[in-house]
Amino acid sequence: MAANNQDQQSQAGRHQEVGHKSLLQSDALYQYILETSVYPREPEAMKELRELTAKHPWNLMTTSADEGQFLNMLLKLINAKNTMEIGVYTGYSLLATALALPDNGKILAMDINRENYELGLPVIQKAGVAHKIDFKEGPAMPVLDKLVEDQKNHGSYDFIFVDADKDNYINYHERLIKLVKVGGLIGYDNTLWNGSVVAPPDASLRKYVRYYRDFVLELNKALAVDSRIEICMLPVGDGITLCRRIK
Ligand SMILES: C[S@@+](CC[C@H](N)C(=O)[O-])C[C@H]1O[C@@H](n2cnc3c(N)ncnc32)[C@H](O)[C@@H]1O
Repeated sequence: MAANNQDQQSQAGRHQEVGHKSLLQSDALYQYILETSVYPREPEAMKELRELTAKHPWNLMTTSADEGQFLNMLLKLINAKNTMEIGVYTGYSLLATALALPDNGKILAMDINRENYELGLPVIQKAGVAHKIDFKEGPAMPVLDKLVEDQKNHGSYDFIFVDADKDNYINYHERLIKLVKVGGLIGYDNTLWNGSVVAPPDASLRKYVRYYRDFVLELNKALAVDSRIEICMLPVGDGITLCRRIK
């Protein structure tokens, strides 16, 4: 047990050094996944957006290509039509979603920063999927509160992807659980938070990693005991927890 703990702690330490967002044990293995099954199948528009985003100073925020592929497949598997995304940045996960939805599919996309969204928008437009997106600039919470006020929005979303301010996920959850349909999915991103969820208290974490860590830990605990959902935490990207509403 102690050895296991030590292992976990040293692994958490090691991941602080890893530049990419994968939680896998070796860079080579992650590269293998990307080169063997992700990049060869990545739609041209997603490749263009990924390369454009790589030049942006905040590029570490972007959803990884393997997670984009996962989201795209998941949305097709559940036949998603009406979706929501909180946290757009330049739009990589948004494009993965838009490409997966049918032509009359919808994405309510929210971000406090329009400029970054507009950086990726020409690529999304060129891909012919911009008409599926309703982008709202500003904090997500007031938009969610407004949606919740109107009973007709309850249970109307097939899929909701949350990739924004981690200190609010737990507050978003109480709103989103009403908005997602029974049988629908909410995906919370970064639930392994750079591996820091198992870092020892004295670990030297980057400031923002340390700040959000406790919120992520609190969310993970809350989701694990929430009887309204079934959950599955996947070590894809920085960790994504899928919540399937069951009541
Ligand atoms: C990790 S990035 C999103 C990455 C994006 N999903 C992608 O595929 O590139 C987080 C985003 O959340 C946005 N954000 C932060 N606080 C927010 C809030 N209160 N409401 C909406 N968006 C917010 C940030 O502006 C940032 O663009």
